[in-house]
Amino acid sequence: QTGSANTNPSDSADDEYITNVSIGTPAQVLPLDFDTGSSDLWVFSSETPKSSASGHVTYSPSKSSTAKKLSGASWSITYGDHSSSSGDVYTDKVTVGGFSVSSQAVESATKVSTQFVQDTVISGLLGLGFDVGNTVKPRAQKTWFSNAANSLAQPLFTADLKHQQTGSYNFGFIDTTLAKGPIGYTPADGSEGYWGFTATGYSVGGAKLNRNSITGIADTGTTLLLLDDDVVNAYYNNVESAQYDDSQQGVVFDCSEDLPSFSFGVGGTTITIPGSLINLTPVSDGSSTCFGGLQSSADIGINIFGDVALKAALVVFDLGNERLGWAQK
Ligand SMILES: CC1CCN(C(=N)N)CC1
Ligand SMILES: CC1CCN(C(=N)N)CC1
Repeated sequence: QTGSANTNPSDSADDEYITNVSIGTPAQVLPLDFDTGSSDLWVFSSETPKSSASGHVTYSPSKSSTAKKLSGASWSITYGDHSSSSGDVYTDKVTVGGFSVSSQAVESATKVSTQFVQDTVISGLLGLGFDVGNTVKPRAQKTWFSNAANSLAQPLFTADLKHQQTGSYNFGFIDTTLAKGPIGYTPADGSEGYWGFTATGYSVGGAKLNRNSITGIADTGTTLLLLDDDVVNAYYNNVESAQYDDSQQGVVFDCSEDLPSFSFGVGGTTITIPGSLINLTPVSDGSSTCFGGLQSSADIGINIFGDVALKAALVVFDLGNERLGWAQK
């Protein structure tokens, strides 16, 4: 068995990617942010304060004949951007791209932080990280993919995120026609709950790859490519107008700049992010100053290959073989 779901950028800056998920009986369809950097499936619900839920699609377990309260269970999560949410837990049927898990832990939000209240294009997150990262207490719950894995044709999923176009999350199969190049595989480290891996080197503007390895995570839930300062500086030293903008909390440059590409080696292949994908968006509507898609990871303490990097590739998240596959597209 397999599943295939379309995913769409949330706005003109590809800030997030939105995927519709069916929960309960009859189906309640919620737009969720699929996040390989976390391991909770949580939703805005009938239990979310009305003022916070305004503008969001919500899940009502009381309207689902297959919903069951998971007695005594609670959850609480804080994300990299200091956003947070918490609540209680139900189990219900959850269908993604036509594949159903009959008893999935659906974490209902009784509290959400302002970032989520304001982010009305999503009704929650679907974590695609490793189960060790799940926050439900007293007993951690499995992710939707973990529950699905044994019934899928292959215990893997792929992410095909695109710039300002519809992409896909495929479950149980690899559609190699989505890629231009071969798939390079490298071991994945799931011990922290993320999809950790090591790139063997990098280069700017099509130069030969160096041998400075970069260890980080493949993260669909982070917008940017966040790397060490020495890598960030090596890149922006090639961008004449680049400067750090305190108010923007990042490197900005003239939108008219012709940005160099950024390449990294992984699994014996090379992934090249075209410069166009690194020109993310004007700092404000109509501004001629643009915000960089490559920024520093210094204050996070972990390198993150977020959507800016993922948009250049077809990425295989292979749980069965504990490996990540990257193919140029
Ligand atoms: C290490 C951090 C990466 C960003 N996050 C995420 N995608 N959920 C939070 C954890
Ligand atoms: C990984 C998550 C970070 C927090 N999010 C947000 N503020 N909209 C969603 C993605």
